[in-house]
Amino acid sequence: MKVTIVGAGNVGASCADVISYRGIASEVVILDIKEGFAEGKAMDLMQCATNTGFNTQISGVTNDYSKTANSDVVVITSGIPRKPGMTREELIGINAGIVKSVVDNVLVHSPNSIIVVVSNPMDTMTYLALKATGLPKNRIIGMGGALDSSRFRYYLSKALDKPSNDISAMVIGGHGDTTMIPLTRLAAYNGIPVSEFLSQEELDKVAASTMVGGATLTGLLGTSAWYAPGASVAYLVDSILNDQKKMIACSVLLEGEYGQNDICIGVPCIIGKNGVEQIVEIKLNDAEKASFAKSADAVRNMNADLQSVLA
Ligand SMILES: NC(=O)c1ccc[n+]([C@@H]2O[C@H](COP(=O)([O-])OP(=O)(O)OC[C@H]3O[C@@H](n4cnc5c(N)ncnc54)[C@H](O)[C@@H]3O)[C@@H](O)[C@H]2O)c1
Ligand SMILES: O=C(O)C[C@H](O)C(=O)O
Repeated sequence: MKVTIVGAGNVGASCADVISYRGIASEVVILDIKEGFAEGKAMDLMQCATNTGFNTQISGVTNDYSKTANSDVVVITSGIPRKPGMTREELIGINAGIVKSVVDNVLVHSPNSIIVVVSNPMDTMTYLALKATGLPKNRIIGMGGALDSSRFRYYLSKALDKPSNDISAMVIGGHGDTTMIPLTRLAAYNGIPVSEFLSQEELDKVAASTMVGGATLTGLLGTSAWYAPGASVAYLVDSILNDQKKMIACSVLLEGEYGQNDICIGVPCIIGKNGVEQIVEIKLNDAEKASFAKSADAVRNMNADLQSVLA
């Protein structure tokens, strides 16, 4: 199985690292526009093989899409990350042009690939990729919910003082500081609602920390995070390539689900060899429905800014 990662920066390289280390794909091609950069990242990663014991073949190329031919999955991590104090939405001006040119190039050589969009603002870039390519909605998947949900589980694990892997929890809605919806009502510690252990005030604090999880890291690191994003992309790619049918919150085109149309936004999806195999419609309570509608309005407003790049 072959995976191409466009953008050999922090997230792209971290994703290649996890994919190879965990043997998720037999071949990974990393492509970047910066001369020699992807080649260097690929060489450095391949020199891990003997000490970590993987067999994935990783290669790097400078803007040569012919080397990406016949990829099963293409991950788009090209584009600028935010700096402290910025929102993800502020990246649209530069990243929209990059994502549009990348999807056009990718499809020339891998017409049957499933595309995973990571570049921010991710929901808007996913919508752009879908509209620019005209691909069926199951083949364009925005990664954000997997990361936000893992951050939610991290903050719950800290509040509960229990291991993250004993906690199940999901974030839906937009991948933005104010648009994420951590579903605290449905979060559970080994099957028991977390509300049995945490007060409403503690749960609200966890939800608030989750929503600004990316901004917190950007403030600490000076650029946005990469280890958890890379691992979250690899988790999603694993479910596609190995047809695991995991339920993962992903940004996908809604056509009536959750009362929304013509936007890409995070909802629970079954992810398998065909990409998005099912959108799972869970029953939200009135407050969650209102939050989802508000989040969708904000995500929809951003799509209006794509007119010039889609023209
Ligand atoms: N969806 C998410 O959950 C999530 C998580 C983390 C980061 N991100 C986003 O992912 C993107 C990448 O973040 P990063 O930290 O890896 O940034 P980075 O700056 O480390 O890497 C980006 C890479 O893209 C390359 N690039 C730029 N234009 C290109 C083009 N036209 N073709 C090929 N490569 C090109 C750059 O040369 C650079 O190496 C950002 O937009 C960031 O906001 C999203
Ligand atoms: O915070 C960011 O800008 C990057 C990414 O979307 C994240 O959540 O880590």
